[in-house]
Amino acid sequence: MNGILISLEGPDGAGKTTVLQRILPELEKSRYEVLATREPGGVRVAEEIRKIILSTENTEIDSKTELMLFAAARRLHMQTKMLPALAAGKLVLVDRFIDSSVAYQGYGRALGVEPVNWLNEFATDGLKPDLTLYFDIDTDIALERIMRNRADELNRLDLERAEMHRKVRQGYLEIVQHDPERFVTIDASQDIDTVVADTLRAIKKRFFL
Ligand SMILES: Nc1ncnc2c1ncn2[C@@H]1O[C@H](COP(=O)(O)OP(=O)(O)O)[C@@H](O)[C@H]1O
Ligand SMILES: Cc1cn([C@H]2C[C@H](O)[C@@H](COP(=O)(O)OP(=O)(O)O)O2)c(=O)[nH]c1=O
Repeated sequence: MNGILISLEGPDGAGKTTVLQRILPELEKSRYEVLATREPGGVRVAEEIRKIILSTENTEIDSKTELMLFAAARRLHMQTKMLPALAAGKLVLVDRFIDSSVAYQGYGRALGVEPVNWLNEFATDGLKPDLTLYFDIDTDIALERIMRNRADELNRLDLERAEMHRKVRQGYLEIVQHDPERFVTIDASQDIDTVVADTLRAIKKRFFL
């Protein structure tokens, strides 16, 4: 496997999806063929699982069920899309990956880090990103962005109480602290042009693009 795997992580509303779209044209100028994808989803059946997980109607999904649905979607997406792209030498950018489960289900849902790490390992056979960009933002600013800009498309997790979102951010901060080599923290509260520039700089520096 000689491609590069970069994951984008952070609380809802941090700006990951917006930044990803903005950096793609620049990365496509590099020597790498680029694949941008997302979790949960990225391939047909995983997108079906995504709909089940995120539907605001599915209130009976408990935390453990939710964790395992994310893991199932992750494995399928990895096996059928990410690994072939990495084997072909591509630069793969994934909007959320293993750390989202640790932050949201491990910390946010309080299932604990250990079972989530174990399930991640089982689902991915231990695949880890070469670099993880963590978009850090104050919970209130992130929630305000979502309410201001995306209020008409809120999903089941967006609707969780602010308390859960605070735990998610705290979780991310702890995850980053435990694995400083893999992570670069981006200050996502800055204006979008600055966030995009910081992100590109971090990627180019790490991989000499
Ligand atoms: N740096 C920024 N400053 C202000 N608003 C932003 C910034 N980045 C993204 N947004 C807006 O905030 C909302 C959430 O961004 P999004 O990219 O969907 O975040 P995420 O994918 O991390 O949940 C979007 O409406 C987007 O236009
Ligand atoms: C991949 C993954 C996502 N999630 C959550 C994070 C988001 O709230 C939601 C995905 O919805 P999405 O709309 O893609 O959120 P965002 O634009 O913020 O990335 O699923 C988990 O709780 N666990 C996971 O393992």
